[in-house]
Amino acid sequence: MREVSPEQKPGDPDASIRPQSLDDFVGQRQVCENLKVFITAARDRGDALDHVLFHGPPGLGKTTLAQIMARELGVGFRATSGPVIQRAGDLAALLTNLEPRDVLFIDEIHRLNPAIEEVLYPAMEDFQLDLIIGEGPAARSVRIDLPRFTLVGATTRSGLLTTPLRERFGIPCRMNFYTPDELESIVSRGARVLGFALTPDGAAEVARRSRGTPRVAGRLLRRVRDFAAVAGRSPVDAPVADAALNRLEVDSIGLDAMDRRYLRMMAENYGGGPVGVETLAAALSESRDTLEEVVEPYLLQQGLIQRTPRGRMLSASGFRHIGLNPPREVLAQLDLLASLPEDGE
Ligand SMILES: Nc1ncnc2c1ncn2[C@@H]1O[C@H](COP(=O)(O)OP(=O)(O)OP(=O)(O)O)[C@@H](O)[C@H]1O
Ligand SMILES: [Mg+2]
Repeated sequence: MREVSPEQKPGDPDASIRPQSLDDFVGQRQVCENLKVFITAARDRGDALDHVLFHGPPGLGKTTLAQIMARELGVGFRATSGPVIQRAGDLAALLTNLEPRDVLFIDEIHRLNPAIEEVLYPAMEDFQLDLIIGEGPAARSVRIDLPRFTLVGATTRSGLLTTPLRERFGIPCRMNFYTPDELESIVSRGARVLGFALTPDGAAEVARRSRGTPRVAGRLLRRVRDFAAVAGRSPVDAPVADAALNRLEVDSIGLDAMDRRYLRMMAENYGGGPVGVETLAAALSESRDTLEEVVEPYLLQQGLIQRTPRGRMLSASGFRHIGLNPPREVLAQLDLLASLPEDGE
């Protein structure tokens, strides 16, 4: 059993298969190689690493990488999240308790309250905190010097960050979906850590159906292990994994019931689009945020849907994936829209 370090939440089911060093961390090659250089340079200078921003869809390893960075820097790790910091005092308490060069991790940083963001600017730039103490005529402002620290921000929606905040991160890192090969090695390693036998083709099957996402891979791996254990099947090979994943309603390219509901809604109720995200969210009884942050990025990456200036459209392969033939007028419109610039967020 590997050691579980203190910053990991007890009961976090992923904790045991979380990689502990940059060398253990599979994928995100470019991000990791750059970080390795910056971490080594900062450590050799004895200085704090510049502030880092991770952005990308959920479950790709932002929190994991932040923890690894602190470990590789040999410094402390404090974690919080945007919506948790309610008052400037909360942030001040966090910042003043940091040791020099510590990593402060703020998850969901796009959800920081604007008044708190203002406090963060001088802290990030000049390592100073300007606080107003007291109220009314008795109020006075005090300036506190902070240790030099590294802020690591994580967000699923970098488009929602204010420009001044985004610009204060010296090292922006975009996290991408993992390739099936990368996921296969994550899954194989996960099975070893969990202590069950998984054949290479079994690992490939789980990997292919993990939505390009290590968190999904970890979850599917545990469910496959459960099905196989109850069925008394060992080692777990591709047919066993396939049967388990079918029971979980995860299809051949990793789409789940929600993804397929989205695609069918577009095809059957909106003729393939274009349809606005608000309309889709209402029709599916899902929040717009969930669609934009969780559901759509993978469908876009797989080319099943397209974002156009007039809304979302189902692509030809999107229609085919749910067993329909794309109508001719939809194909014509896709060609036309593909030539126009993409809409923003
Ligand atoms: N490169 C990797 N190699 C192996 N396992 C990984 C890797 N990246 C992530 N994981 C696993 O996937 C899980 C999810 O990672 P993590 O919590 O870091 O994602 P996240 O990007 O912070 O997600 P969220 O945006 O939802 O907070 C972790 O438990 C970890 O075990
Ligand atoms: Mg996270």
